Amino acid sequence: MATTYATVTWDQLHRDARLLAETLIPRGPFKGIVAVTRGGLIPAAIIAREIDCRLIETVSVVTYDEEHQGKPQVVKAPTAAGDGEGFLIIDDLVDSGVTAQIVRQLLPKALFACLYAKPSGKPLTDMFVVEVPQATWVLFPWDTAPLFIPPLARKSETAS
Ligand SMILES: O=P(O)(O)OC[C@H]1O[C@H](OP(=O)(O)OP(=O)(O)O)[C@H](O)[C@@H]1O
Ligand SMILES: Nc1nc2[nH]cnc2c(=O)[nH]1
Ligand SMILES: [Mg+2]
Repeated sequence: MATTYATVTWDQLHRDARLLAETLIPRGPFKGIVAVTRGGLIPAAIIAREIDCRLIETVSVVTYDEEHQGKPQVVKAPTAAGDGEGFLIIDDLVDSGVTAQIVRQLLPKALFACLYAKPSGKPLTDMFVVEVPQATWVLFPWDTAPLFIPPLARKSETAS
């Protein structure tokens, strides 16, 4: 199936993170947040501000690493979060669900929330904001840059 792209702007990301924070408030208070690096760092910072949480731990899982023959590696464990009781895990998105599955195994008592969820990863989340089709690649603001596009009237000039 052909890949399509969904571009998320900074404004949209901020709005979606605030929406998630709103739904998280009744599930708290939380002892702390575990941000899944790197994609979960900015969503976690926005949510931490909204829910007034100052304790932030991180976990890092490398899933697509040829050196380790595709076997996921936990390169930073979320030690300060114990078994996850009272903690909130934040990532930007779930796709296959592999990252979420590993993080949940490390923190079985934590709540897992993310901004965007594809169908395969959706069952691994407790909460998300927007569902995205499996074949759609989400382009985050940190993945993209504004690009000059020539005016339509000059298109034939540039093509020739
Ligand atoms: O559900 P999955 O198939 O595991 O994919 C989801 C994960 O993939 C991306 O992280 P990535 O591993 O690309 O690293 P990054 O956050 O450092 O960019 C994204 O930030 C999620 O953490
Ligand atoms: N940026 C980005 N990273 C991913 N990692 C797994 N799926 C995705 C996706 O859709 N977008
Ligand atoms: Mg990630």
